[in-house]
Amino acid sequence: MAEYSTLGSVAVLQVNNPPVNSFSHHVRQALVDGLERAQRDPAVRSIVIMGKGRTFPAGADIREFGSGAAVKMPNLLMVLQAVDTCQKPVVSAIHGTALGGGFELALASHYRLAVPSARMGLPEVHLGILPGAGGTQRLPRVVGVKTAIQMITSGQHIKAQQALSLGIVDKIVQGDLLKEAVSFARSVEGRPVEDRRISQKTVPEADKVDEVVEAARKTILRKARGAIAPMTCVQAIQASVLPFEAGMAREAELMAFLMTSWQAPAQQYAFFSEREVRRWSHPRDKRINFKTAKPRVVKSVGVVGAGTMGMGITINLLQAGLKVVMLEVNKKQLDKAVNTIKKTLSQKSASQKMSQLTTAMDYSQLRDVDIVIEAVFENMRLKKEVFRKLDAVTKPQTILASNTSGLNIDEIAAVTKRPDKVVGTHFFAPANVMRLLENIYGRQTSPETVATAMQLGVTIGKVGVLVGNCPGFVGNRMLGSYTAEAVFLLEEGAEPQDVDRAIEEFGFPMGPFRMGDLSGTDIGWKGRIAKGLTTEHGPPPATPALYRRGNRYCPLPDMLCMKGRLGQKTGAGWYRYEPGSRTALPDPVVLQMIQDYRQEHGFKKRTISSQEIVERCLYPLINEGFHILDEGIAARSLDIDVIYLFGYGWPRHTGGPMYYAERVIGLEKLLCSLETYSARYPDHAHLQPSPLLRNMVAKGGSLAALGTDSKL
Ligand SMILES: CC(C)(COP(=O)(O)OP(=O)(O)OC[C@H]1O[C@@H](n2cnc3c(N)ncnc32)[C@H](O)[C@@H]1OP(=O)(O)O)[C@@H](O)C(=O)NCCC(=O)NCCSC(=O)C[C@@H](O)CCCCCCCCCCCCC(=O)O
Repeated sequence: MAEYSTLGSVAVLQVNNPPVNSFSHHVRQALVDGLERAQRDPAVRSIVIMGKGRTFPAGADIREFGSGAAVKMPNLLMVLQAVDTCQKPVVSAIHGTALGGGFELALASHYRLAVPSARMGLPEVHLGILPGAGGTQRLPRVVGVKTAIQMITSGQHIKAQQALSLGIVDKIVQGDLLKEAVSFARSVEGRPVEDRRISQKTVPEADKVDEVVEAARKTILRKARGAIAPMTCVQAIQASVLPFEAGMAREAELMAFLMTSWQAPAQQYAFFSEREVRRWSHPRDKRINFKTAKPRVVKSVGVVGAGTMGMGITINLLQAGLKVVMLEVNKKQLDKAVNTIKKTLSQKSASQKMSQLTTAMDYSQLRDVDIVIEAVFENMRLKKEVFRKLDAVTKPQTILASNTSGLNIDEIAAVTKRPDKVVGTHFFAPANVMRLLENIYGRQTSPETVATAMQLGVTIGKVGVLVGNCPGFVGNRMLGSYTAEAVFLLEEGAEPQDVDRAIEEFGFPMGPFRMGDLSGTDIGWKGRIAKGLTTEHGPPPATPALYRRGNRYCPLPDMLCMKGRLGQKTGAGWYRYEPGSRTALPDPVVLQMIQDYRQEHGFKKRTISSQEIVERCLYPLINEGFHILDEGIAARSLDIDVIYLFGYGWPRHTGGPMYYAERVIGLEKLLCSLETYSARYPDHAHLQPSPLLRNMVAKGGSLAALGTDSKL
C-alpha cells in the first residue's frame, strides 16, 4: 500500500510494500487514490512520494508479470501519468535503490531529492524487457541519448552524486529524508509545474540521435550475444526525439514485443532463481535445510595455497572484511601472491584490508581459524596430505573446506577425524570476480557445516549453490560431455573456430576451444593423466587409440598438449597468439594436425552446420543435468541453471540449460534429437537419453515440480 498523511500543506505518500516496495497492484491503486486525494484537498499544496523501510520503490512487481496482475488497472503507466500531470508539485524523495519503475516514478515527478547513499537505475534489460513506464522517453530528455543508451542497455545503477551531476536529481539531502523532503516541497509550493515536467522537454542534440545510435549499435549487438532486449531498448530510446505521446506509443509497442518474447520469462526466471538458491536443502536428508541448519560464526579463515585460486579466494575474503591466514610452503610464491593481492585490492582500502592478512609457512599458524579453505593442486594425494595436517593442527571445531573442482569429498573427509566438518567449496577462476560458489556436502557433512559454507558464500558476495558429491559435481560433470562432443566434431570435419563461432553465436562469451586456451589445455590433460586415460607420451600401452575403458575417446587434446601447445600462456594452443595478444588466430599447424589425424583414423571430413554443433555440444550437457537431477546430486533444476549462469557463461537470456531444455527446446524435441544422435553415434555414451528425461516425456510433468522448495 501507500500510506497517506499530511504535514501542514504537504501530502506525504509513503509506499509500504516490503521487502523492496515494488509496485504491486494494491500499491498502484493506493498511489492513484492518494494523488487524487491530495489534488482534491485545498489545504494540500505539494506532495512528497517516498518509500518506507529500506528503499524507494525498486520497480514493478516482477512476480506479477505474466499473471495478468501487471496490466490490472491502474497500471504503472497510469500512476506515472497522474504524477506527471498533477497540478501540485510532486517531489520524489529517494533512499535505498530507485530502480526500474521506481526510477521512472521519480522521473515523472516534478522534483527529485536523494540521500547520498541512494542509487538509481533502469535494470529492466536484465529481465529481458525495457523501462516501459516512460523510462526510455524521459531519461534521454534529461541526460541525452548517448548516456541514456549507456544506462539503459547496461542496466547499471548510478550513485546519487552522479545522478546530481547528470541533472537527474535536483538536490542531495543529508539527515532526515522526510523532514528535508517536506521542507523542500514547501519551498516549491505555488511554483508552476509545467516547466518541471520532463515529458514536456525535448531531447538535447536531437539532430545527432541517429548518429549516436549507429555508433552504439555494433558494440551493443556484440555485447548482447543473442539477447534481444538491449537493441530493443535502443530502438525505444531512439523514439525519444518524437513528441512525448508518440515516443510513449513506440515504447509500449516495443515493450509488448519483449514481454511476449521467450527471452523475458527466461531472464525473469534467472532473476528469481539467483535468489531461490538461498533456500537450499538436501533432496533426501531433511536435516540439511536452510530453515533449520544453523551456521557457525566465521571471523577468520585459513587459505592453503597461494596459487591463482588461493590468491583469488584470499582477495575475496579480505574484501568482505574477514581475517585471513594464507599458508604457502613456497616462499617465492607467497611473496608474489602478497604483492598481487596488494595491487588488486582497491587503493582506498588496501592498507586496512592488508592488515587483516597474515601469511604463514607453517601449518600450526592455522590453529585458531574458524574455517580453512584448501586451494592446492587438483591432486587427491596432495589434498589428503593437506587435510591430514589440517586435522592435526586446527581446533576441533574448525571446518575444513576443499576448493576441489571435482574430487571425491568423502575420500578427502575420510583422512580426518572430523568428516562431519569437511565440505567442498568450489570457487571459479578468477575467484575474486566470478560469483558462483558450488558448495558440496559429503556423506557425513553435518547440517551446521553445510550452513556455514553457504553463509560464508553470502558474506563474501557469492551466489552459493548446494550440491551433492560426485565426480565433477554438477558444473564440471556436465561440462565433460560438452567438451568431449566438441572434439568429436573436430574428428568429423569441424575446425576449432567453427565450433567456437557456433557456441558464441548461441550466446556463450567463449566457445570450448578459446576457453581451453584461456584456462590452459594442460589442466584437462593432467586430469586425464591422473585418471590413467593417457600418459605424457601418448596412450597407455596396449590401449586402442579411440577408446578408453569401453568409451569413445578422442586423443586430439592430448596430442595438442604433447606438442607443448598449452594455450595462451605458451602463445599457442588450439589457436596461435601473437606476442602480447589474446586474439585467437586459426593456426594452420593445428588444422594440419587435425587433418592428419582424420586421415590416420579413417574419418571422412564433412560440413557440419552450426545447428548441429550447438545441439551436439549442448544437448548431452543438458542430458547430464537430467542424470544429476535423477541421482539427487542437484535438488532442483534451478540449482543447475544458476551454476551454469554464474559459473560457465551460459547466456542469461535463455534462462540456463534446464530452463532452456524445457521451455525453449521442449523436452520431447530434446529427447527426439538425443535419440537421433545416439543412434548415429551409439558409442558416445553421453548421447543416450537419461531415464528421467524419457520418463518426463512419457508421463508429463515439469522440472520445477521435481524440486521441493521452489516457489517459481
Ligand atoms: C532492489 C534490489 C537491489 C534489492 O537487493 P537485495 O540484495 O537487498 O535484495 P534481494 O535482491 O534479495 O530482494 C529481496 C526480495 O525482494 C524480491 N524482489 C526484488 N525486487 C523485486 C521486484 N521488482 N518485484 C518483485 N520482487 C522483487 C526478491 O526476489 C527477494 O525475494 P525473496 O523472496 O527471495 O526474499 C534487488 O532486489 C533488485 O535489483 N531488484 C530488481 C529491481 C528491478 O529489476 N526493477 C525493475 C523491475 S521491472 C519494471 O520496473 C518495469 C517497468 O519499467 C515498467 C512496467 C510497466 C508496466 C506497464 C504496463 C504493463 C505492460 C506489461 C504487460 C505484462 C504482460 C503480463 O503480465 O501479462
